[in-house]
Amino acid sequence: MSATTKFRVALRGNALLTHPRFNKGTAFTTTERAAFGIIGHLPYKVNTLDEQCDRAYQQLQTRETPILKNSFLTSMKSQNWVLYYTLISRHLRELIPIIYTPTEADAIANYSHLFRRSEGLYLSFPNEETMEEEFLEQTEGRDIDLIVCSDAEAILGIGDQGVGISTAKAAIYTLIGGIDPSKALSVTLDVGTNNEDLLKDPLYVGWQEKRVRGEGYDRFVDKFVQLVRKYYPHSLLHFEDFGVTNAERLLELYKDQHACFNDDIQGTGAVTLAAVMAAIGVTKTQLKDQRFIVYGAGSAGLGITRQLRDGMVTADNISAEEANSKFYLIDKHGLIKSSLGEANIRADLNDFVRPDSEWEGVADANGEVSLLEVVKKIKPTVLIGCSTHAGGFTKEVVQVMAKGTERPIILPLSNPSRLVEVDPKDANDWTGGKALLATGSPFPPAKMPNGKEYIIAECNNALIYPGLGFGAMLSKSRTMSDKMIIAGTKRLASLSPALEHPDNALLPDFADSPSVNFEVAVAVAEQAIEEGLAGVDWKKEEVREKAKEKVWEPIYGEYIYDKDGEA
Ligand SMILES: NC(=O)C1=CN([C@@H]2O[C@H](COP(=O)(O)OP(=O)(O)OC[C@H]3O[C@@H](n4cnc5c(N)ncnc54)[C@H](O)[C@@H]3O)[C@@H](O)[C@H]2O)C=CC1
Ligand SMILES: CC(=O)C(=O)O
Ligand SMILES: [Mg+2]
Repeated sequence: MSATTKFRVALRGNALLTHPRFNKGTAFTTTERAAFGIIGHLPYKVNTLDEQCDRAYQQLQTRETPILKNSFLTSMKSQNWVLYYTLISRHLRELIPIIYTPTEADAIANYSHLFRRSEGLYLSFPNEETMEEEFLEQTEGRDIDLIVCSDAEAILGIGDQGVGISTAKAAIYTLIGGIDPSKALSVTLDVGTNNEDLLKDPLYVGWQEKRVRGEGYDRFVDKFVQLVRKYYPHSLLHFEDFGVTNAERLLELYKDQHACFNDDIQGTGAVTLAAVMAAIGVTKTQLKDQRFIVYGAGSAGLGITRQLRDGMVTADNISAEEANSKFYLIDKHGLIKSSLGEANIRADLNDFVRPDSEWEGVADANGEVSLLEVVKKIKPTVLIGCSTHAGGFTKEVVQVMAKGTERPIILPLSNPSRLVEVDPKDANDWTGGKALLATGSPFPPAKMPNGKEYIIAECNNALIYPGLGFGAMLSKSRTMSDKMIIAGTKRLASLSPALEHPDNALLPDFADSPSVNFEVAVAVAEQAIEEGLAGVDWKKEEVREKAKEKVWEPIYGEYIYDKDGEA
């Protein structure tokens, strides 16, 4: 969209001023005010978008805490999309932590108490019968490219919240990925909650019953997915923060039917592979030379392990079996090894179960092997945390690791910040500045022994999923293939500042995330065309230009009243 884009709009008066897509507030021109019957609805002065941004930023600064800023911005999003996205784009590094992790975790945990206005589509289990009507009510006549859904069972690291997250993830798609917000739909699949606090809370706004499991859950989710397939066959369906028992299962079930993407599995896997590729560029080693510990074998742990494994098979030309042997997964019962038994090992982890014979004499009285023991024995080169266990990487763990490898690669990825497995400042200090670090939420730089600042890269799936999604949507791909994800990952890794100097951050700064994700999108769409998966008839060489045309920018267009126009 450009400044001269003209829109034929059918809304008048309050209907126009309360529509976040079309509302310009005091930026409506005098001609528009007359044409849309809003002269008397607005104070006299016509403001520019710059002036509106300055005012909004000043107002934001009067909100003293991150959660108050988050509420202010949430309200602004429901009033005026152009202003909201412009304001945040101008202060990206400052405001992403407000609308995303870590602050969004608190906003979601307090969703029912902060609730002012609904956003997106709420599909609640008791209304299953009328799901199609509700879906159509919200979507009819809309051209939707992206659907972000969540059943909110495993929100960030804060567990079951009943409702939340999909709106924040959708906003990131627009901010960083350039997706037109009018083409995105965020969906809450409310199947109850097992969070006892929410079940007791008189203000809870969701369906206040225990989570539906089994056949009823599958039927409900399937009904939703089939509606997506029926009405928006070319859309991308993004799954976010589903519980570990459903995340991988649903992806497997639907990935061949529709372009589906599980962010916690695939997005996290991709961004972590990019961070590790950057780190081994510093250590001048290959993926197959690494010994990986993945601490927390849930959705993110599985996705990271598989993506690293697949990356290794492709880059280093070794067998999947050999690549699998480089991984040591640790969960609540310690190392995932055969004697834990089927009850404690999900089937999707089977490739990575260590044989008990390796651990004779190391296990404790319960037969469990702790993180520290694994670190001592295998001398890992890479330690990844996605456990939600705050402080799980103790000083001893980090220091023992640092004895066994010259530049320990330590990625404590749990969100929000308070759940990080180790504060990167501590990991830096305990290793004398040798650790190569990245975290899931933003952290301040650490000090290297030479006095230089070491920028802690934010290894968060938001650095890549908007680009992966945009690439899939742009190319109208029928599926999000593994090769498309690898192509995006390699492009991200190629943009790592650490390639220029080993003391630089492992991944690009979030302030650069829009251009980084644009590059990712181009790589993904090119790959979709190469694989014959794209639903467009252009050539790879045209992708960049097509992508530029498709990027949504928050700019006010010029409105012309037309009773048959958009509404
Ligand atoms: N940086 C990023 O981009 C991302 C970060 N994450 C973070 O990773 C964490 C996990 O997320 P999911 O995998 O979606 O959750 P999940 O619930 O699927 O997995 C967590 C796993 O950690 C295990 N765990 C819990 N306590 C543990 C302990 N003391 N020791 C070892 N394992 C333990 C659980 O049993 C579970 O298997 C969350 O904090 C989430 O915010 C998730 C996705 C992306
Ligand atoms: C970043 C993200 O997806 C998570 O923490 O769950
Ligand atoms: Mg997530």
